[in-house]
Amino acid sequence: MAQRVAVVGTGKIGEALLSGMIRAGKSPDDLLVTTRRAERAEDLRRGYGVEAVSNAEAAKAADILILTVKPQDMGALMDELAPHVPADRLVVSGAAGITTKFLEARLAAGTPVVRVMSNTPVLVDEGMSAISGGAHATEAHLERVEEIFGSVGKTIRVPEKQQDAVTALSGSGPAYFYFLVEAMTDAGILLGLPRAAAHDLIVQAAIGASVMLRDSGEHPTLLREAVTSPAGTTIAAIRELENHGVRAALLAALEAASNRSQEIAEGLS
Ligand SMILES: NC(=O)C1=CN([C@@H]2O[C@H](COP(=O)(O)OP(=O)(O)OC[C@H]3O[C@@H](n4cnc5c(N)ncnc54)[C@H](O)[C@@H]3O)[C@@H](O)[C@H]2O)C=CC1
Ligand SMILES: O=C(O)[C@@H]1CCC=N1
Repeated sequence: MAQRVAVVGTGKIGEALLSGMIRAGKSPDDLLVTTRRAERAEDLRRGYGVEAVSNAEAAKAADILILTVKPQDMGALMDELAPHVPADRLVVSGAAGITTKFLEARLAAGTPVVRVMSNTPVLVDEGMSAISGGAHATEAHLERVEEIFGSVGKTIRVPEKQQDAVTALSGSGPAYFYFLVEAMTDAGILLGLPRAAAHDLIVQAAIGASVMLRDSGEHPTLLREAVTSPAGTTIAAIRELENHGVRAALLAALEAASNRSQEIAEGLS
């Protein structure tokens, strides 16, 4: 029999995951959602044909609970949810900074917990989800989680101590690329291009570069060198990027994101 999956706290990531599971062929009858607001529940019911239930009902009815609330809401959610979760349920957390220990401490002894850091490209089946098992998660549990998140992109298993770094790289990663696109589109405006043209030019350059990174098997340095002609335009730009410390800024930025993920965990434990 198909396993019933509940998405608990269905916001942006929860909905992306829900839509991905349906695109991958999971029947809406095997999916449940929980929300804080009734209108949100109604939208999800109408949009996806899934049943919206209370957190307590989800805990009883679903085999797998995927928790996609903000880290700051996880304590309150667990107070409400945990008393209703039988120890044979698989509990999956998608929240930044929430450790498997945090959840295990609030659930019945022996409950399997898996921590996942995903990202918003799950909306277009190009997500990256890093998976770590808690103390009671078996190989079968990890495989089940890989199957769910594999339906909306790639998955990787990582030791849980690497999850803060993963959050900094792939969890927050799409935001850095959007930020670069915003900035480069403004550069196009500075150079006299219409905004729409600047946007299309830079987005297609990003897509082309991404596909080459993924499919060519070449190191990024070689791909960049292939664009960089002697005494040409690209090296003039690269010199400015180096002069402005962009490489150092990225090292510092991702370190800050990882530190913040750790702080969230410490603030909540
Ligand atoms: N947005 C992103 O790019 C990523 C987010 N994450 C993680 O995913 C989680 C969700 O993030 P978003 O989807 O961006 O947030 P969101 O705010 O869009 O979604 C969270 C949802 O949970 C609901 N909620 C909160 N407490 C609840 C409760 N007790 N019962 C039922 N529903 C409840 C809220 O009403 C909201 O709709 C966070 O923990 C975040 O760290 C992970 C990777 C990427
Ligand atoms: O900004 C955040 O905290 C979440 C976690 C990873 C991406 N967004």
